[in-house]
Amino acid sequence: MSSPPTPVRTSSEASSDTMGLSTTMGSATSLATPVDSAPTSPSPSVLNVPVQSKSSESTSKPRVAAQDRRSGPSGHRFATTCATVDDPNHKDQYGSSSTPIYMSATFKGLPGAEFDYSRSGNPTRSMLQHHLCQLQNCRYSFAVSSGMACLDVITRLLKAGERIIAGDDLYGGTNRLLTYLATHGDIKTDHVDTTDADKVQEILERRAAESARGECGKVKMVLLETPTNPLLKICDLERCARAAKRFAPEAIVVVDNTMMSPYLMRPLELGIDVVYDSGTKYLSGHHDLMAGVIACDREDVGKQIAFTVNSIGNALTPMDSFLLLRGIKTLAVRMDKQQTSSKHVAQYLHSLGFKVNYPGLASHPGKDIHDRQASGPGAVLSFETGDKELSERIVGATRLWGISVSFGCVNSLISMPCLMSHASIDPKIRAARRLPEDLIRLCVGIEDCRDLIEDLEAALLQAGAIKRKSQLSSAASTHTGQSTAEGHVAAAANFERIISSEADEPVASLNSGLATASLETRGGDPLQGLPASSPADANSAAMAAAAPASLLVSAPGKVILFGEHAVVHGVTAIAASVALRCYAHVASRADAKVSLTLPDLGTEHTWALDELPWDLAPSVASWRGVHKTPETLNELLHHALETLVGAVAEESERSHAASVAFLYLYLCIAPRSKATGQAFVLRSTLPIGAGLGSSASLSSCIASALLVTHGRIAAPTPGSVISRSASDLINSYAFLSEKVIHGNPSGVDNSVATHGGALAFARASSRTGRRQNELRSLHGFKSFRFLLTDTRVGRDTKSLVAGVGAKLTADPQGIGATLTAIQAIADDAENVLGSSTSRQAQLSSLARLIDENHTHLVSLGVSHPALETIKQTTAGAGLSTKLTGAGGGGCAVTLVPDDFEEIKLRQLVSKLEGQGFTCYETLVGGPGVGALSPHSAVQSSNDGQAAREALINSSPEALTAWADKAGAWIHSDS
Ligand SMILES: Nc1ncnc2c1ncn2[C@@H]1O[C@H](COP(=O)(O)OP(=O)(O)OP(=O)(O)O)[C@@H](O)[C@H]1O
Ligand SMILES: C[C@@](O)(CCO)CC(=O)[O-]
Repeated sequence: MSSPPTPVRTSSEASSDTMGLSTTMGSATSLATPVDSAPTSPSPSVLNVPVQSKSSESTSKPRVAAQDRRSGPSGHRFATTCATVDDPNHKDQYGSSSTPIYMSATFKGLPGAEFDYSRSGNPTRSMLQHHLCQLQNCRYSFAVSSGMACLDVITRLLKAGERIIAGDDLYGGTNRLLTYLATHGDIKTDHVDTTDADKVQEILERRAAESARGECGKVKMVLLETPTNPLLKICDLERCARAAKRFAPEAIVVVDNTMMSPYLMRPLELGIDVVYDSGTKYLSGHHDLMAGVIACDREDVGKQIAFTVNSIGNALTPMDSFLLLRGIKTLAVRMDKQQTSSKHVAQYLHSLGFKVNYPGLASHPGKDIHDRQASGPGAVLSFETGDKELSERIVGATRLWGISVSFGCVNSLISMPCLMSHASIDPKIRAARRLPEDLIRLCVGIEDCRDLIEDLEAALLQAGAIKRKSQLSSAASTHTGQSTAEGHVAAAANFERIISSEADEPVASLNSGLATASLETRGGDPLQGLPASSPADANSAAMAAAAPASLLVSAPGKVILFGEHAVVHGVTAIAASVALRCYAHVASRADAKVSLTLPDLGTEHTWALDELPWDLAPSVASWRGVHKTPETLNELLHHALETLVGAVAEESERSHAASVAFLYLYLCIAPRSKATGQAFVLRSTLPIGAGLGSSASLSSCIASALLVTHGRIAAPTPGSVISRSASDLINSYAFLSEKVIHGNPSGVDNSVATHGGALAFARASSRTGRRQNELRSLHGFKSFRFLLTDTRVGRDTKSLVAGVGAKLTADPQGIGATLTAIQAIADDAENVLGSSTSRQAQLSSLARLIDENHTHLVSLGVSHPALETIKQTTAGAGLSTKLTGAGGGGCAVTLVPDDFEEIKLRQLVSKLEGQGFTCYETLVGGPGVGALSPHSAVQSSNDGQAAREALINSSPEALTAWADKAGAWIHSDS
């Protein structure tokens, strides 16, 4: 960098005005303002060169290619203007090729000189502003300290009580400032979808009428952005500006043009009043400065902005002005390269089947409008994976793409807006504005595009978002030898997307350890209604056609013998099914409604199919192939359903959670195109929320009822079994429903409810390094007798699990040691059960382990005085007891040795019941999920109406007895 030359003084330099305001330029129209004609009132801080004035006929001109755009008084093409920094009225005295940096706060001289104080005017900044006027074909340009500073300056044009209309897909910082203005300045913003010009017109019209009636302040600003960040939606600037001029003629229409830069779009030419850019992005291009630039052509507005910038003192520093000026010289050349690469990257991701948001893709819904107002799609794109955790893995796995907020840099960047640039927006608002939590934003730089695609591909593979197609098909066209970016895009054909939200691998491993493809569980592509194209698809289509209209299913509850809570953190749990079960009945409805009856909770919901948020349901476009289920909850869908359920009825938290879980699975499984009316009844003979897995049992019932009636798994036939792959699929969905109800389930409860029997279960966990879930069937368990005692103390599994999680975070060593001890207990128990030692030795070992495990649960803080009372009472009878399930109340489990006298057991039960508890003697290890045979009398008569009535009206005992006699049950094969 050259040392700052002595500032030049020319005869054209005007003297400072008496108010200390901008003296940089003299009048708005001529730089060569003579000293004696210098303005005495605040003058705009603009370059007063006679730039080519904005022509009115340019308003609706078709966009010319960016390279062909002419700008500046010389009428050169844009790239030439970018590189040619020249202000004839500020010639350097030494003829320096680069603009000198005037690192001077003050300037000596007579009052009225052009420069006196750098806040008001600085020659380096003046040069920059002059250059910006040339590029944007405008008379007023201001360089300030950041993009947000631009908005701060512009919004100061408004007074308290006036209103703003802005988009609903805005940069988080913009959103934050608008919220601040509403709370601190009584300047309220209506957020509307500005990508729908009708909506903009509607709100303008409504506010105009309301303000005429004195019900609200006038709309004084319409703030637009296109393409929006990060969803790349397109706003029709000309239509919105026209609507604003018609219904709010006093409003200034403002555009944030950062995504495009003046190279690709010049909104002033489209009838916009004020444009601003974050200069930190494309204008500078190197992420080595912060700046914002404002452009306008209206004298009234220009003067006010000049006044504001000078008054608040946020004009750009000389050093940053120099850097920005230097960056702008290469704007066109950088943008061309970045945009070309972006097109390839977008095409690459698109061809892998991701939902890509980029106006350069033919499929982009706003492409026509965008092409009319801009001359290129730019270099920012975003895509969705369907799974937030998958997105995090992808972002984390890239090497060349820097994880960073912001964009416009020569280096490529990757980010997750919901965690980064848009994190300041309340998650609920993000959800309401349909900003996908899994969205990944890519800001393409100037690197070799082949390297960028290769790096992205490696990350997608590593994260499990794509997989290589079979060797046979990919061998023909591997990357080797691909020497062009187009070649790299074409080579995407070697890969196929693993739909992350329906990922087979994690889900299959999560709940079964199996990743099986089964004809019985092939999903076809039900939502898309695509024609069956393979034998498997034909099979699934046949299954869908044969799906029964009515069905009764059931699944057992569970008792955890060892390892509850610890299992959430990767420790093995030993659990078994109990005889108490949940039931689900489904029948068709004649109308286009889905109803849900929860007799245990006294709730009934009915939703019209049309009112369900189908657009948020996970895409099943790739359900042809190995069956897949979403692994992680889609927060948007979850939130939308919470709102939908909450809006319909005031109900208990229990019923709310169950209803949301039901709808969540409904929207994941039922095909939109073929959804018809259905009536569901869900019923439990298990005590609810007592630690016996009622939520998992219910979840398993919902999943199986939906999967069978929507043709995703084969309908039960007499003499058949529910195959392992079908029960794996049920289990995967049951786990999702568990997530809705219970936050962070380990998966043990739904695995027992679905597969039945007794099992050792350990989930994949970074704490233990276990990469896949493990599930082992345990034999020899069935013969043990247990007494379950319900404290009848209500508690919430979700918060108990969260409490242990918090303890582990606060004290990883102490709680880690407890978890290790519980793992040792589970290992011992598994060994004891599998050993050939005497029955007596087995029983006494199990009793000791039960006591030990309870002690650890106490130290995890999940016991309850009522549980301790039960423990004492049973210890009085010589028996070992521990809490089971989440604790905090709920149930205790007592091991009853074979030789424990019946009379003593009766006495113990009556003592416990005398203490206010409820006892259940139960056998463990019974079958998992089951469906009543279609040939049973109840099932075949009257669309299963009898079953529906039994579920609604019977007592738990009567329901169990009725179900046992209702007909043959077809159970899982597990
Ligand atoms: N019959 C039912 N009707 C409606 N909702 C039910 C029913 N059974 C269970 N649920 C849902 O499951 C929730 C209970 O789940 P929670 O995990 O708290 O207890 P649990 O599954 O019985 O015990 P644990 O998880 O400790 O084994 C209820 O709040 C409700 O949302
Ligand atoms: C407390 C817990 O371990 C068992 C709840 O039945 C939670 C879980 O494993 O999901």
